Amino acid sequence: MSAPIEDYALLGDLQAAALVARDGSIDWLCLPRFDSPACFAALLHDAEAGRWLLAPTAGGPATSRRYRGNSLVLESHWRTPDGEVRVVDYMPLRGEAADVVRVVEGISGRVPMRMELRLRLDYGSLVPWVRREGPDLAAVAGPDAFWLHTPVELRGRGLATVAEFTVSAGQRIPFVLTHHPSHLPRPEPVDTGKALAETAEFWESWLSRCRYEGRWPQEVRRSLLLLKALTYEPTGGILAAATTSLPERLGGVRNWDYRYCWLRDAAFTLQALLGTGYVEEAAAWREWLLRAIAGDPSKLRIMYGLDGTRRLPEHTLDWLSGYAGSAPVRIGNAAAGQLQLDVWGEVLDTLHLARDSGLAPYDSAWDLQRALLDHLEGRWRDPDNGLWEVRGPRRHFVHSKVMAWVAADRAVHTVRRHGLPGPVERWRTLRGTIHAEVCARGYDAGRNTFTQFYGSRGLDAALLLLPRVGFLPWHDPRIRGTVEAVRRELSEDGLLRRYDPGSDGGVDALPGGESAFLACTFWLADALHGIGRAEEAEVLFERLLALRNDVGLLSEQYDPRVGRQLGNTPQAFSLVGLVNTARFLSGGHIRTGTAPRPSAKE
Ligand SMILES: OC[C@H]1O[C@H](O[C@H]2O[C@H](CO)[C@@H](O)[C@H](O)[C@H]2O)[C@H](O)[C@@H](O)[C@@H]1O
Repeated sequence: MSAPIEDYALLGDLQAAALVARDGSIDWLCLPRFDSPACFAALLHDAEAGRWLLAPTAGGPATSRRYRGNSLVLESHWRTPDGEVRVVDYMPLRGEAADVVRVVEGISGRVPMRMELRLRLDYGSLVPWVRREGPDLAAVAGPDAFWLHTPVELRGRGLATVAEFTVSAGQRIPFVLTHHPSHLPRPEPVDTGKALAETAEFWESWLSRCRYEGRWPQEVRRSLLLLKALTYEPTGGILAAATTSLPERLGGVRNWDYRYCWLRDAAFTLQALLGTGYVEEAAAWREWLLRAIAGDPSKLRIMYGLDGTRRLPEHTLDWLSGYAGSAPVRIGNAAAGQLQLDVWGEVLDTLHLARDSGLAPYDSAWDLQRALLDHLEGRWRDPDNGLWEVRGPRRHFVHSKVMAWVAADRAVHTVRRHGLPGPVERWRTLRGTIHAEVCARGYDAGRNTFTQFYGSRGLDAALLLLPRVGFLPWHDPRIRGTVEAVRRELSEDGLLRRYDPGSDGGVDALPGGESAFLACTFWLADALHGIGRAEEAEVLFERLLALRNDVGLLSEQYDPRVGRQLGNTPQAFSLVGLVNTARFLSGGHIRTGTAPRPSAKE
């Protein structure tokens, strides 16, 4: 039986991430990178697909958990009939190798403990060769080698390594799992005391740069830390989420791999980071972007691998039964080959915001923006797959066209404000043409709402973004009408779905449904605030905050019928939504903390 998604806490070292359940089991870990094959995949099957349990023998969930201060050092605390014990879990920042450190700390009494390490490489399909080297355990399979280092006596049982021991008050018992390429010699074992101090200090110091001063400081800080943990430090790439194939509905087939860098999701993340003072991250992402999309702008992909890899072929892993039986489990993502026109607008908007937020100009960045806009100028009239990556026929999605308008608008603004060279009159005309077409073909006057695509009956939560990007002001009656219609037609128990998969004869060509989309529900709170319904916005925001798990994680979706988080976790989209709404409702600007909104009249 799978643990609820909200049972998981995240560990990370800016190159990989682990998910730890409340019962002390690490059920998800991919090494050496976020997108490597998992060595623990119990999350998507059962213990046989690999996991690492460290908990009181009595079992059961931790009595309480928390992250230490502003860090990703996790403390799980059990109160048992024999006494109290704490397990401290963290991943030290990457040195020579990747490590996961688990330290058992006795608080009171004498608590019997149990450890079970079940390494299964290649997503649960491969049992490594295991041997003892002195007191340590070595495991090898193909390119991967692991070491388990601990003072506790280890034994083999079945195809797992186990230990049974007792921890007394004041005792500290470390377990260190180290991964390294199997052709290289064993790295030096990590010094757990020093690594703990350095890891905690790194996260604290990163967070000390946060400039958010609004009403929800703890919630915003924790979300920012989790967003930072989704950054692949060696390249500056930003992931959409740390997992693959957590289902959008229990038992459903809408299970996708999110361990890649979507330009859209990264742009949203950057907007949240820029708005809270993190300009350096924008610089690193700009470098990543310039490398990833270097070459012909017509070859822009909507997502890339962590290092800019273009092809992410989608496969199913048929030996895994899926989270709570939700199959298939997929790796790779076929959406990588789609046309999603909004991505041009999101990239250009983010580079524009970065410049306005004080990021030092960079000539080739402006050359790139011009080339992207030139290409978009010739393509914006094409139908596309839209920001929701529908797998049905391409359509003229209103949000995609509006983001093409954004691309032209930001280019005009940049020339005016920063004096950069460009055919500003041509871009102004382009902007006006797109605006007029969207208002004529994407707006249904009879229902007083913009529509999902030209001529559609369906609506789309992404329409809530129109006033945010400056396409029309909040007070425009068409915007008020759209906010009301979207809320009325797409709400599920007060939370918002992205769209109705059944409308217009099935827009996404996928079977089954999905749950409420958390990012869209944050957009609804913003929209209510924007149209002057501040109290309703705040009630909705507080409800969303209450959906976070005990350590602040939010996945992609939430099913109010079963009261559970669903979809990949932690998801950048949702965390970005939280940060931006907290800023907006605290009186900040919805787009950045620093830049004035460009005016459509410029
Ligand atoms: O709805 C079908 C699509 O679902 C996934 O896409 C969603 O996640 C992306 C990453 O967060 C996000 O950028 C996109 O807007 C979402 O719709 C999946 O990745 C797609 O393959 C799938 O077609």
